[in-house]
Amino acid sequence: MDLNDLVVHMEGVGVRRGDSDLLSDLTWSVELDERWVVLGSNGAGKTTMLRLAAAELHPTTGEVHVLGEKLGRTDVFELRPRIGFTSTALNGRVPADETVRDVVMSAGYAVVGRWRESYDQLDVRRAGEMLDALGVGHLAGRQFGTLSEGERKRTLIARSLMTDPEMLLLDEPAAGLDLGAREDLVERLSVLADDPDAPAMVLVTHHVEEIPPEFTHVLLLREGRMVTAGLIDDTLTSEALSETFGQNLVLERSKDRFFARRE
Ligand SMILES: Nc1ncnc2c1ncn2[C@@H]1O[C@H](COP(=O)(O)OP(=O)(O)OP(=O)(O)O)[C@@H](O)[C@H]1O
Repeated sequence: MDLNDLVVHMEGVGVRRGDSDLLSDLTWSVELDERWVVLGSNGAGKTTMLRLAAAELHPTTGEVHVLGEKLGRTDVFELRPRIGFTSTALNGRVPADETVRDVVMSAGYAVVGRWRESYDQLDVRRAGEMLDALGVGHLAGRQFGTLSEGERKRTLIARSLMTDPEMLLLDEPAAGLDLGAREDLVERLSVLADDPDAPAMVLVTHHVEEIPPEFTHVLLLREGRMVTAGLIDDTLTSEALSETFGQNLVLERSKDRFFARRE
């Protein structure tokens, strides 16, 4: 396959910091219509992997291609607006008194070349559409600091979609949510994943319960190395999960959701 057709392509990638290998010999590709889940325990290297895909980090060894551009040979500042990236770290950087609408719209300010006035009107409309899609349109006028954790997460996902990215990267979007908020988010992400116009997606999580039904692929990571990767239906098994988390786990499937427990 032509590398230009791949949203992400990593070839023999390693990331080293001091004496530690955060990632080793990782080869992985994402196509435009794929929705990936990356699973692994604390410290497995999931966030490091996502930051490579977000063009926020360069590999120590190997090659990373993002949206057809090779990292190290491209201007990452031109690449980043084409990528939607949301993580808990971003949550803490948003000023509490900013309105929800502004939080979403400000993602678009990196997109230049439109006449200011029409730009604003278009942005207001698009921000509203993105918030509606995530079920938080009614909160557009509220201050971000007054939102619940689940509402904040959904606002930040709406923000990451604002620039119409070609790839959406979600780092533990359901962390810290209560059961209802988690279920709600999983459902929203499933609807988004099912939309043929939605960007390619990569979702990082520790929990199989958080895999949205419409996601297609899974990559399992342990101590910086890939355990296995492929279609969820073929790849996500009790054995693979046990190897990834280093304990005997039983994976159960109920309709289109997964559950795991120790044997
Ligand atoms: N700059 C650094 N120097 C040394 N070690 C680092 C550095 N950055 C990250 N690490 C280590 O690399 C490992 C992988 O980190 P990473 O954040 O990618 O893991 P993760 O799978 O996302 O973990 P978690 O699920 O806990 O968020 C961790 O052990 C972390 O402590």
